[in-house]
Amino acid sequence: MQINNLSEENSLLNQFLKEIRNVEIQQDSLRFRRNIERIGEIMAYEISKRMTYETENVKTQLGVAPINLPTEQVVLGTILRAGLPFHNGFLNYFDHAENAFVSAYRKYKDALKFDIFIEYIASPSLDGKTLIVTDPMLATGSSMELAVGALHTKGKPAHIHIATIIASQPAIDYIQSNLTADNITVWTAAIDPELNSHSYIIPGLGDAGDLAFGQKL
Ligand SMILES: O=P(O)(O)OC[C@H]1O[C@H](OP(=O)(O)OP(=O)(O)O)[C@H](O)[C@@H]1O
Ligand SMILES: O=c1cc[nH]c(=O)[nH]1
Ligand SMILES: [Mg+2]
Repeated sequence: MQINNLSEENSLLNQFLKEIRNVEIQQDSLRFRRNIERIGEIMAYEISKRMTYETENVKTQLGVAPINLPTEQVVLGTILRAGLPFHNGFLNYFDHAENAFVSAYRKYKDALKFDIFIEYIASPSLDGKTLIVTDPMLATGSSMELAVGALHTKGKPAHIHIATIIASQPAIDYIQSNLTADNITVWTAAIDPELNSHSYIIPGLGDAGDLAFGQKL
């Protein structure tokens, strides 16, 4: 499995990453959502460079210009809630894509232990398509593993891109051991070293869903 960590190369993405991590700036939820969306736009562009292309001719007012265009049929899948602004960023660029939505939430048994529940899935057929599953946080990696499993009930994609913003190193290890198909590529903007006892990413950014949409009961 190939892991692409975009912060290994310096780019403007680091400015947006700084703002979603910063404990003061991140309190502006409009800016938080927009920064997540902007990172989605950048990541969509990076992923597009790895796709297959075919040359088409475009008729201008004065002649014909050849242009290479992506041929892959893209489905953008996201994990509710925190995935929504990230998904939107991808959709701004892959504007012809189909869309899939999966719900996943942590149901706490006590202060530390939780199970992850998937209750909702809305997806087109994925057979032969390029599936990009977006979620800004890969903490333990379990929500992503379950979401990819749930999406597999809707067909067999030709390729799966897992796109995240902050992944923990334990989540990267977990995904590598539990999603072993050879057609999966991971994209992240940062890999943080560890999780705390509540399985939050350290240093991470806090709770992405709450910062984007407010606290839930
Ligand atoms: O890798 P994991 O340990 O599974 O954790 C990551 C999950 O946690 C967050 O969602 P959360 O459960 O907070 O739901 P929310 O988006 O509704 O806030 C995040 O968006 C991931 O889906
Ligand atoms: O660090 C984490 C872990 C799970 N969900 C988040 O939003 N952040
Ligand atoms: Mg949350």
